[in-house]
Order: sequence, then structure tokens, then C-alpha cells
Amino acid sequence: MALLEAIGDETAKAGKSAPVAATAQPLLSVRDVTKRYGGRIGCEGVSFDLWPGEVLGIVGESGSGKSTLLGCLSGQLAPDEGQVIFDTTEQGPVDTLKMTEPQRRLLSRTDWAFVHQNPRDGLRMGVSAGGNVGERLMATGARHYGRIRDTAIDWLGRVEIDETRVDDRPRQFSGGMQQRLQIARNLVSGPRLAFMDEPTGGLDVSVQARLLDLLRGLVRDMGLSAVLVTHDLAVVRLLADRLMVMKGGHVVETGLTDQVLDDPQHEYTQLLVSSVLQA
Ligand SMILES: Nc1ncnc2c1ncn2[C@@H]1O[C@H](COP(=O)(O)OP(=O)(O)OP(=O)(O)O)[C@@H](O)[C@H]1O
Repeated sequence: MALLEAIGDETAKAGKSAPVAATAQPLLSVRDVTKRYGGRIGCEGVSFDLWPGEVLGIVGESGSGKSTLLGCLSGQLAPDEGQVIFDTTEQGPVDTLKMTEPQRRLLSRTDWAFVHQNPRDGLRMGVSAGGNVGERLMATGARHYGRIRDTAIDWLGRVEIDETRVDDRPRQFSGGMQQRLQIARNLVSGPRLAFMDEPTGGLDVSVQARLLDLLRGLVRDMGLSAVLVTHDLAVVRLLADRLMVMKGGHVVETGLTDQVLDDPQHEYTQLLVSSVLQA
């Protein structure tokens, strides 16, 4: 069963988050970000604005620079050049690349979320499901054990994990459940920006469909902005308002998702879209 069929194409489109266009300030402004590995280009001269409530999908074949760019934006890699300006709650726009490590760590606990492809990279496998979610609350200052547990249970429910599993370890969960737990752990503290690296990669199609449906609802309900990296065009069709197509470390095309996928202008995007259609 194709992913779009599993979810229902029209419902899916209708459920996409609506960008809040009237806001004067982008949440994230990326300017000329370049990262090289020795002589090899990871990504080069990447610039874009991300608006509050907007989901930007980054697509491209393997090696096109998606993960490198996401790493540079989220502070996991240090770019050689460029600016990554985030509109902080307290100080307004700040270049995160110039922040100290503790400042950036704080930002990644409060305002940012990172959803890894492999839930093991984003969860503490030796800690209970409730502990995984509660830990993030404690990291943002919560101290009342009863309230932390209640919030954790509430979030398990929001990601469709039964509350009877609150004391189970993530390794007792299926892959799809682990990914939903990782999402709860990331979103419980109410971040404004989520970085997602192939969040549905490695899951069965039906599990993917359910997860995408859930993610779409959460993104919409929370008014979350997100940068979503994937090689799967069905995923961006469902989740992303806007699309950026990368090839060889460069952005070759950008635009509204439906526009880019239905009427691709760049030869490479046309190839990318047609190879999916023929698959
Ligand atoms: N640690 C590294 N050392 C050297 N070169 C690297 C490193 N990481 C990535 N590269 C190179 O940078 C370029 C971009 O790779 P990147 O992993 O960002 O692409 P990608 O689009 O995320 O690929 P994939 O979809 O396979 O994850 C590639 O040429 C890759 O070989």
C-alpha cells in the first residue's frame, strides 16, 4: 500500500499546518551556510528564512548535503561560513553560531527539538518511558514529581502510548512506539522549532503513515516550525509547506511543496519526482 493511499491524499493535504505569514520576523534566518570536509563540499552557500508555524522540507538524493545542513542549523556541526539567526524569546534574533556552548545547549533544551531517524539516538534506553519524557521537563526546570509524572503520562497518551507502559523501558517498545516516545520527549517542553532527520525512515509503510498522521496533528496543534530532512517525497508532500531541493551541497530549487512537486522547474527535481512516480 502506498503511503499516500494509507493516509488519504486529500485529508492529508487539508491537514497541513498553515504558516503564520503576518509575523514580521522569521523564526530562523539562514545565510550562506557552508560546510566543507577537507576538499569536499558538505553544503555551500545555503540561505533561507523559516517563518513561525512553517514546515520546510529538505529533499535530495543521498550525499546531497541534507544531513550536513541540518547538523549546521541545529548546532551539531560547526559550519565554515555563514549565519544561523534564531529569533530568541528573550533577546530577539541571535546568531546561534556565535553563542557559547552552554547557551546553545540551553536553547536546544527549551526552544529546539531534534527528532533523529533512529530513536535510540534520541532516547535514553535504560530509562523508563515516563522518565524519558519527564527528564526533558526537569531539564527545563520542573521539580514537582507528581506533576512531571502526570504531564509525562498525558504526553504518552498524545503519542498514542498506553499509560500502562509508563514504567517500561524503550527497548520493550516496537520501532514505531520508540519513535513516538522520542517525539513526546522532544515536544513535551513546548519547543518552537523542531529539526527532524528522516523521522519515519526505517519503519513499515503502515507504521510510517500512522506516525506521519500523528506528527502532522502535533505540528498543527502546537504551531510548531520545523526543518524536515528526508529523501521521501511522500513525507514532504504530507508535512511540508515549503520545499528545498538539494544536489551536490547546493540548493537547486525551492518553493511551495505542491508547486515544486507538481511542476518542478529544475532538471534534477524533475528527475527526482519522476523517479518516484515510476517507482
Ligand atoms: N564526516 C564526513 N567526512 C567527510 N565527508 C563527509 C562527512 N559527512 C558527509 N560528508 C560528505 O558530504 C556530502 C554531503 O553528505 P550528507 O551526509 O550531508 O548528505 P545527505 O544528503 O544527508 O545524504 P544521506 O541522505 O545519505 O544521509 C557527501 O559528499 C558526503 O560524502
